[in-house]
This record gives sequence, structure tokens and C-alpha cells, in this order.
Amino acid sequence: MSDTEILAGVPGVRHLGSGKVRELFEVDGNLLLVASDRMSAYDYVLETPIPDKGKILTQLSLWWFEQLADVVPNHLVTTDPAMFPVELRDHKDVLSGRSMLCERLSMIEIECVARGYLTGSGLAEYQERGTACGVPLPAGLVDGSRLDYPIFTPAAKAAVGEHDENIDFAETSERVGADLAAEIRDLTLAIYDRAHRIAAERGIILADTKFEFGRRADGTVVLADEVLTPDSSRFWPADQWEPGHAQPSYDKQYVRDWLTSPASGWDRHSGEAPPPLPDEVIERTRARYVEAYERLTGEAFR
Ligand SMILES: Nc1ncnc(-c2cnn(Cc3cccc(F)c3)c2)c1Cl
Repeated sequence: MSDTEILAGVPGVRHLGSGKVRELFEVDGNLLLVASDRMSAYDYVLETPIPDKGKILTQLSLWWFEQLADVVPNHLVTTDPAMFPVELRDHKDVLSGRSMLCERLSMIEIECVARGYLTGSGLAEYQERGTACGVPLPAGLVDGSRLDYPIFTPAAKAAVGEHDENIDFAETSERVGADLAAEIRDLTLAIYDRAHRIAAERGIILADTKFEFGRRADGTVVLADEVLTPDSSRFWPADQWEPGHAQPSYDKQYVRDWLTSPASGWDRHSGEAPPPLPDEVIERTRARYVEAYERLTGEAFR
């Protein structure tokens, strides 16, 4: 039985939605975000789970919420199952460590992306037009180039499995209003600056990241969703940073290398789903998530 089936069968718990690797439930007016051990690569959700991935990434979000508490309020209510509504407490195995009870916000339907380095969809637009989300950039930049200053590159949310559509600041203002657009831009860049600095001190480059914000009834803008995890951000090992080609992903590189090697027998352009991962790739990938957690937080994962 999957987490969703277990939890959706609990009285008072309503399944609201699924992300690629996460589930969202409503519980007594709050929200429960449950991070699964699923991993996505090349736009596929792999059939082989990575043990503890959901717990590691949830614990990392919690740590970042603490580091950022003086920069922006967040939506966290609690992660302690003992504080969860009584009907959830005996699902500790499903919930322990990889669920957050959050206040229900009115979400701002903009993916707030900050980029300190040029890669991915930002690089693609740059190579075509010399801009990123309409922001003109200097000539001569390559894959992995560090930008003179971080930029806000908002996107309109896409349906699950689709790619978000990059929009410029004018379109963002059209959608949410000029004042709120300026507020989420400034918050996005302030959070990125702080997080980039913290990660760099620990030998990790935070190349880019995606935030989601919501608003309370009183209008306060609150940092929501997961934050600064390898699923919402690009983390690169600083000692391997070399502009001019795709940088190794801190967490996904073993999976990408195996899937694109002859050993997997898979052709990523075939339209077929990837094969299951061998145990050694699973374990090494789990170890990378643990290592990222321990390097960033300075705490042992347990
Ligand atoms: N605090 C909040 N208040 C209202 N809505 C949300 C909210 C809605 N959607 N998402 C993204 C998502 C979609 C699928 C599964 C997930 F776990 C998360 C987050 C939040 Cl975090």
C-alpha cells in the first residue's frame, strides 16, 4: 500500500494532490506535505526508490527554514508526529521524518527562481536571445558561468510532468500585481544570497533554486513548500566547478551517468521509461543525499 493510499484512508485526511515525488494532504485545516523516496531523472519518475530520500530532503528543508527565519517567515507548523492529529500518529513509519504539517496559505502561482549561475532553461534562452527571462546578460557566457549578480527568473507553473514556462517581470506583475511581484522578487534574491553564502562556506555551489510563496489572511508573504533541497535546486560540488560544460549534479550524477551508459541498455531519447537502478547506484545515490545533508547542516543524518 502506498503512503497516499495509507493516509488517504485515514478519517479527516483528504488527499489534495501529488507532485512528482511528493504528496499533499489536508488535515484539520492544515496541510501535510509527505516527501516520498521517489527520484526523478530525465523527466521520468524512476521506479526504484532511494531509501531515506524523502526524510533527508524534508530534514534539509527544516534546517534551511531555521537558517532563514530572520529573512522570511515560513509555513511550517510541526514535523513531530506526536503533534499531528491523533488519527495520524500511528502512521509514524509513513510520516516519521519525511512529513511537514504546514499552515494552509493562499499560494502565489509563480515559481520564484533565483539563478546565480547560467545553466538549464536560463542558458537555453541566453543562447537564443542573450537574455534570461527578458533580463539582458553580458556576452560570452557559457554553461555553468557565474553571473555578475543573481537574477530573478520567474516561471508560470506547469501541470505535473510539464516544464514551467519562463516569464519576464512584466508578465509576473501582470499576473500577481506590481507590488507583490516586487516583494517576491526581493525575497527570492535575499533568500538566495543567504543560502548561496551558507552553501559556499561548506564547499557546495547553489547554482539556482526555486521557491514557492503563499500569503496568510493578513497578507503576509510566507515561504512555503520544500526549500533548498536537491529536488528544488541545483547543487554542484564547488571543487569540480568548471564553466563550459554541464556541471556534475551533487545528487543525480551517478543516476544520470549509469542511465546514459551502455550498462543500462536504455536510450533516453527512445520515449521508453528508464530501467530499474542497480543496488550500487541506489546506495551511492543515497550516500550523496546523506553527504549533502551532513555537509550543509553539520549534523549526522540518522
Ligand atoms: N503551505 C501551503 N499552503 C497551500 N498550498 C500549498 C501547496 C500547494 N501545492 N503545493 C506544491 C505541492 C504539490 C503536490 C504535492 C506537494 F507535496 C506539494 C504546495 C502549501 Cl505548501
